[in-house]
Amino acid sequence: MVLNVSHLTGGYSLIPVLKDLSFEVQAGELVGLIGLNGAGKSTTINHIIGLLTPQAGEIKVDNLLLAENMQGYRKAIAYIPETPVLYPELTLKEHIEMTILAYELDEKTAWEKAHELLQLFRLEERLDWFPANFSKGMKQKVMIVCAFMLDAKLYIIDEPFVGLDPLAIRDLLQLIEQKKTQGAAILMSTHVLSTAEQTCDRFVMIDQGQLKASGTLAELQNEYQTYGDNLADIYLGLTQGA
Ligand SMILES: Nc1ncnc2c1ncn2[C@@H]1O[C@H](COP(=O)(O)OP(=O)(O)OP(=O)(O)O)[C@@H](O)[C@H]1O
Repeated sequence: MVLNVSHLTGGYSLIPVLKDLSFEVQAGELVGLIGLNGAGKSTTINHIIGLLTPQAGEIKVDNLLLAENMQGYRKAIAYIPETPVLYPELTLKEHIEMTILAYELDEKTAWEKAHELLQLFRLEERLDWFPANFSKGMKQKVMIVCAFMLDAKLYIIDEPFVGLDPLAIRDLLQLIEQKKTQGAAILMSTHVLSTAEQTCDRFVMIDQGQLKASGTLAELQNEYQTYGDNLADIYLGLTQGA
């Protein structure tokens, strides 16, 4: 098990946003984290990446607890946020160098991977550019390059499909597939349920901070056939009692 969220209760203050949330992501698996606005997806992710501390329950990544092995836990995770977070004073090249330093990567191997990714996302000629000169999608691509240079055990990708062009979406999905084949676990939060339905192996559906359902599309279709066949109908049925 690469990610194990167990009875997680937590949020931003003493009033919990997440209530007794449990789910897992295994090696080689892409799991879609599905929920309406405000359901608690980002809060869940913020707990997993260690920005928030659980009020109850625990989170293990690669069998490590953040409190017991902060460095090991953090190094096991590659995170691509919904809104790109780049340093305005660093060039693209310096962002890559910083990733190499932070994750203690072998410089030669890491740069080889970086060049492949930069080429894929057509950023090869922009190594000396600063974030201020990048479009939103280009900033997202920089985050993708820095994350996919790593050999992380767990990839957390927050809403990747908004802001990327169709070519970049296709390339990202191929990268995800490669990482899965190499044994990485991937948790992806998205509202684009048609793409999630086609690409994810399993789904974790949350509503008001609680787990509503989880399983493969076939399992969900089987269990909630009264709501419909596709992921969107099932989710809406589950949350609104259609
Ligand atoms: N920084 C914060 N401080 C206090 N409450 C917050 C904060 N961020 C989010 N919340 C609350 O936590 C709840 C869950 O929000 P969260 O951002 O996790 O939802 P989400 O599922 O990611 O939504 P969206 O699809 O809109 O991104 C909401 O009620 C929200 O108001």
